[in-house]
Amino acid sequence: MDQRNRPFRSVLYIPASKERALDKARSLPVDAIIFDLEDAVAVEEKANARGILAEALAAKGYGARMRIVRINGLESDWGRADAQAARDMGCDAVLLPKVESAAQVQALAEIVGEIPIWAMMETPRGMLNAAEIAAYPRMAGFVMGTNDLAKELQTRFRPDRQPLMAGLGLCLLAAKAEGLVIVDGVYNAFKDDEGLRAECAQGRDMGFDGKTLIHPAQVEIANAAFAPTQDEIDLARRQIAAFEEAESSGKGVAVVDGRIVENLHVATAREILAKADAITAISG
Ligand SMILES: CC(C)(COP(=O)(O)OP(=O)(O)OC[C@H]1O[C@@H](n2cnc3c(N)ncnc32)[C@H](O)[C@@H]1OP(=O)(O)O)[C@@H](O)C(=O)NCCC(=O)NCCSC(=O)C[C@H](O)C(=O)O
Ligand SMILES: [Mg+2]
Repeated sequence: MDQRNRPFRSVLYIPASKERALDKARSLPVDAIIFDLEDAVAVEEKANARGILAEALAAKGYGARMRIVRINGLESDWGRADAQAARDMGCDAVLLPKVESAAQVQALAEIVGEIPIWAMMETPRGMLNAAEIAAYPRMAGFVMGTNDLAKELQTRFRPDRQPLMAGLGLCLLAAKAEGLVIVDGVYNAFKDDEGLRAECAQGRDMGFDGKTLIHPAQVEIANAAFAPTQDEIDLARRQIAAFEEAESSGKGVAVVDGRIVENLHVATAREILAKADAITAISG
């Protein structure tokens, strides 16, 4: 499926070493999966995890869910072997952690060939170089690594995420400028539904396409938060109809619910309807 026609509401990390979780994901209503060879896999399990993941992907069963493999950094003991293995696994994208420059992405591109590349954005230098990383021709998506970013910035956790806002904003600007997908960081307290709901709402308001998740219990909340609501769908339809009627009488502006509707609002309305259709398609 073309990435532009996919929803990315829920993007679930699965440690590649956990066979039970790899199997469970085949039945979870997630839009994308990040099969993790990096931080979720213990050092002594790294090589084994690669084999387990290759077998799980060969066995198929992930349906329309986008399959993204997160490798270890290329400078690590495992990164190059991970990249070579990912190239042959039948995944939809390879995710490089702690990206700080376009040159690092180029080094990965030389190993994985035509497979689309995604970048973990999670260091101060990565934030500062977000524009050049996003502009790399093979770059397809950004994933915010808010745990690593908080560590590097030495911030304290705040529910409003104020200390992370500069970095999140820089990455959003860079991703949107290049038409990339961008998904928000994880919410660590996976039993705190209210906290997750609030952080998803904030991420949706900021313009993220979805949220990365660490536990199946988080999926439903993210799917709801990043999908257009029925009110948004109804409004989009009414805006398009009103604008088309205005245009047919030679006007460039319509009014719906006391607000103006111009070309740009119609473009947004069409995007909302396209996203709703994409969600219906993947759910079916
Ligand atoms: C957080 C967990 C360690 C909790 O695991 P566990 O105690 O086993 O949870 P449950 O008993 O509640 O699990 C219930 C069932 O769900 C399956 N499960 C659990 N997690 C997942 C998952 N992520 N994907 C698929 N399935 C999952 C269990 O197998 C149980 O199944 P069953 O027995 O059949 O009922 C655990 O959830 C976990 O390991 N989560 C992933 C952690 C992870 O990937 N971390 C790394 C990514 S976060 C990160 O690095 C972000 C970034 O880089 C940054 O810097 O911010
Ligand atoms: Mg990280």
